[in-house]
Amino acid sequence: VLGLCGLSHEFGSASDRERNPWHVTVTVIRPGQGQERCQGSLLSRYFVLTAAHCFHVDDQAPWITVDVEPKVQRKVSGLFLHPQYELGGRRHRGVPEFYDYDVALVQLEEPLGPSPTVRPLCLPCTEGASRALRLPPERSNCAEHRRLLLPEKTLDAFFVSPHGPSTLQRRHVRVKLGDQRGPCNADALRAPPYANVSALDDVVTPRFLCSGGTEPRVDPNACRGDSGGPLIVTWGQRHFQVGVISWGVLDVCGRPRAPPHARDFHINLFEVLPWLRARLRDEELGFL
Ligand SMILES: CO[C@H]1CCN(Cc2c(C)cc(C)c3[nH]ccc23)[C@H](CO)C1
Repeated sequence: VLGLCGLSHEFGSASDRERNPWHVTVTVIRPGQGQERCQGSLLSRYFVLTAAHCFHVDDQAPWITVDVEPKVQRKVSGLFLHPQYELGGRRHRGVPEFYDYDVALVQLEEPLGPSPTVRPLCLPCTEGASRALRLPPERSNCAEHRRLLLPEKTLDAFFVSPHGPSTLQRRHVRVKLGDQRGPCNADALRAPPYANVSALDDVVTPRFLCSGGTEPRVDPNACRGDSGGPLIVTWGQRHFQVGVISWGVLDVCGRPRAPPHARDFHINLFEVLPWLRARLRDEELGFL
């Protein structure tokens, strides 16, 4: 077994990798078509979770590499996009890009970790997450994980942005749940490409978590290059992945003050568990 998920070294002199040992970068180099870069997270020895929109439907595993540490590049043996992901699926409804189910699993050729700089994040609804939450057997179930990690009220979380070739910066955001969920979701239609969309439900589905904006404090925004990275909740000394960075209303990267309607949308992992369970079945994660 992989040992302890979601454990990181937080002491002062810890390196960025020791603080975020699950963080990976996924690169797709399409022959003759340039390259694409996304972020991702290590969930087990063989699997990385990222966003489906980082790939094209005809991308091949040999075109993909996973950078675990600056000089450690790993080959990929498999690519699994969520079966319900279809970027062009709602064009007929005026939605040029539809990000529902925007998640993908990348399988590594060789297993990874664990080491002080390579370790998986805790995936909710697994035995490892129950241990990390220190739950007694009678409370070791998926509903309890969701109640603890994703309560229906504004939630402190963070994502990680690569800041230069070998530095990772944590960006603390608040996921707007409960009564702040509606106003956060509503700003989705402020995205210029969604100007002609008639119903909010055509763009924002139950799979999304919403962050960003300026209330109760200014949240940093995810850049396009942050796509696929994990949205992380901390419980004690352990870290849990609750979302995958999918899309944002405005590409405000680097701009100092984003407008209040600059929101970011993340795929809620509790909403794609059947797919995760099926694909990660042989990874000994002990799904509940
Ligand atoms: C259909 O277009 C709308 C949705 C996609 N947005 C692009 C985008 C993606 C793809 C991913 C992440 C992480 C982003 N963070 C900020 C913008 C942004 C554009 C705006 O640029 C608006």
